[in-house]
Amino acid sequence: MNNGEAKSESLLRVTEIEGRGRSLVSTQSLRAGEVILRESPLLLYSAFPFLSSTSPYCDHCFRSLPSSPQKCQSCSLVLFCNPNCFSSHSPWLCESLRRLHQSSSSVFTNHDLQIQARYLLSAYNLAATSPPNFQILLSLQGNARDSTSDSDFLHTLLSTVCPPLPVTISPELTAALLVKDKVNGFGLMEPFSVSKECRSVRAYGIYPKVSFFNHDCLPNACRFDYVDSADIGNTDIVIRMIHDVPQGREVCLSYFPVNMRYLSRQKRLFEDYGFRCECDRCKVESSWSEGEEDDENDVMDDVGDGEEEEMEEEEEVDDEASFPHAYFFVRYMCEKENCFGTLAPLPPKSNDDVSRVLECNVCGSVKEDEVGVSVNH
Ligand SMILES: C[S@@+](CC[C@H](N)C(=O)[O-])C[C@H]1O[C@@H](n2cnc3c(N)ncnc32)[C@H](O)[C@@H]1O
Repeated sequence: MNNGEAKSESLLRVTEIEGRGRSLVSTQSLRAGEVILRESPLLLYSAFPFLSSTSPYCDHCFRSLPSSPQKCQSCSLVLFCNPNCFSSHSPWLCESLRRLHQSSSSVFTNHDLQIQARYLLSAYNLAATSPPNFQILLSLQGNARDSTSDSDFLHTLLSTVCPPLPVTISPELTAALLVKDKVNGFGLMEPFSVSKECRSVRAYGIYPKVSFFNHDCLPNACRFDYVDSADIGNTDIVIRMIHDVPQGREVCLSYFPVNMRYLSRQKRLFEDYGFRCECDRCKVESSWSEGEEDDENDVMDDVGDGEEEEMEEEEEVDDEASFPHAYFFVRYMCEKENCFGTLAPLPPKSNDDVSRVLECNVCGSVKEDEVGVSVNH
């Protein structure tokens, strides 16, 4: 694996772009498949509600647990795959979980709140164990404009239960921390299965440099993770170029599956990330949106085989000029049922090589690139 973290210092620079905040721009031309960043998480937390279900994943490395996992006897809420992972369990977090378990298991039944509490405990734990990393978390995008009732509830609950911290956690700080997670958090997914329409998240992580990537509905890079790999750094996130870009171009990810429809994308970006997207694709698709259902899970049909799909495409898009990004769907969207992943070439083996094998960032399947020509978009 390329050492993307070291390389990223020279491949990307952080720059402020009006209306977009901090943005990552290429300092040299970047090639299809190139790993431009590899980063370890600042914090990671389980996506399982800890008071009402048992996670099948190790609470440190998030690989599947062995048949005899190691349970923390003190808080009795976390399981680890081996003593090494267990050693990461901090005394502050253990004591907080133990007290939370004792005090609130009967009243604290809402799953989403339990997961948010997991995140807040991980964030507070960072303040206890690594103040510099807590400062990095605080420097990421996301401010508490209005604290919600959930945020107030969680703040009151946790501040009553948790042992003291080296910093004062105000209700506003708790609210800001929750927004930072919403805006910057990445899900590490459970293994892909064709039979499951929705792939569940096993853990959420915050990656500080990756948090500087802005969104584009036609991204030029995408993220990969390899949580089940036996290698060290299995929870790292890897950002790889989908296609070539010239020097000076902003590198963007899509914050969700690329085939979501226009209105759903706009709604999600506004509600979760606080902006209206004005990317090239949105400019084109804003004129298609009449009659489109405003459904959060609404995704475009794959552009490909199938009479129904072609009919729908004909209805909405009468010629190629009104669908200039068709190439993206044909070339870079995974064709596997229920996958909705994005394809990127495997990393080039040498300076002048571009792999003709594309890998899906969701199901991991690989396919030969039928177009096979590297172009600047
Ligand atoms: C993960 S952060 C990206 C880095 C961020 N720009 C910063 O200054 O830290 C997500 C936030 O960036 C901004 N953003 C991302 N993509 C954008 C876009 N296409 N247009 C405008 N703002 C965008 C929004 O404020 C969003 O909540």
